Amino acid sequence: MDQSKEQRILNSVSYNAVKGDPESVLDCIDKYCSQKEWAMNVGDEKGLILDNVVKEADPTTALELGTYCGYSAIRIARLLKPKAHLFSIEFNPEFVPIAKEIIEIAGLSDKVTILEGHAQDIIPQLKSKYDVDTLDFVFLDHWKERYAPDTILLEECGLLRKGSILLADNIIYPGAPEFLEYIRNHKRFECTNYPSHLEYMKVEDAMEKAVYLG
Ligand SMILES: Nc1ncc2ncn(CCCCCNC(=O)c3cc(-c4ccc(F)cc4)cc(O)c3O)c2n1
Ligand SMILES: [Mg+2]
Repeated sequence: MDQSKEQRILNSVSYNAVKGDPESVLDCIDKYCSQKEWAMNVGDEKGLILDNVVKEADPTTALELGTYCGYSAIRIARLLKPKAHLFSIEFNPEFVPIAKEIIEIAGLSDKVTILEGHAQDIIPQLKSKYDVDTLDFVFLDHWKERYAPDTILLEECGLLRKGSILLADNIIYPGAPEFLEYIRNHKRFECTNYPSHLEYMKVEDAMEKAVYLG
């Protein structure tokens, strides 16, 4: 059976990246996806916005919704302080082993736990099953129509604290209109918009940061 695009991305990383060097893994994926096959990684331009928000949050416990090939998990985990940890949720069973392998090549397996399943099923288990207290940073990059309901779920599960920072990808393209409506009209969130471009394209996109006011 011929390989998937995600397997070809893993092959490229495995062959070209420097083992244990997250930057070289990121560069390899960005090169492959801008020159060979487009893929829905957050990419280098929006990746810089992600980097800056992660640095601002300096999270001890971080959550990512939508792992895909692990690109943004590597961007986040490479910036985490020694005892900090990233939980990343992915429901597609094909992507989980590929993301695990790419994160391993980056040398960040100790800092990232990939949880297989739907965010709405795993979020309610984070405290009891994964010993999470509250989340300092959340990156939303899964189904766009799940951004709002899963944000509500995070709040209902007591996973947000005063100052928790959420960052959402694809606000313009593919777009997350319900989320934008919800988060900007919810008085307990302070929002900031970061205009950018769709990964590897000249198409407009944006990220939205929302700080939970408690
Ligand atoms: N509930 C739950 N829980 C856990 C989960 N894990 C995965 N999923 C499902 C996630 C499915 C992929 C989500 N990401 C995107 O759809 C996405 C798309 C584009 C894009 C596409 C085509 C274009 F022409 C242009 C742009 C670009 C992006 O940057 C994107 O992030 C989950 N769902
Ligand atoms: Mg995205």
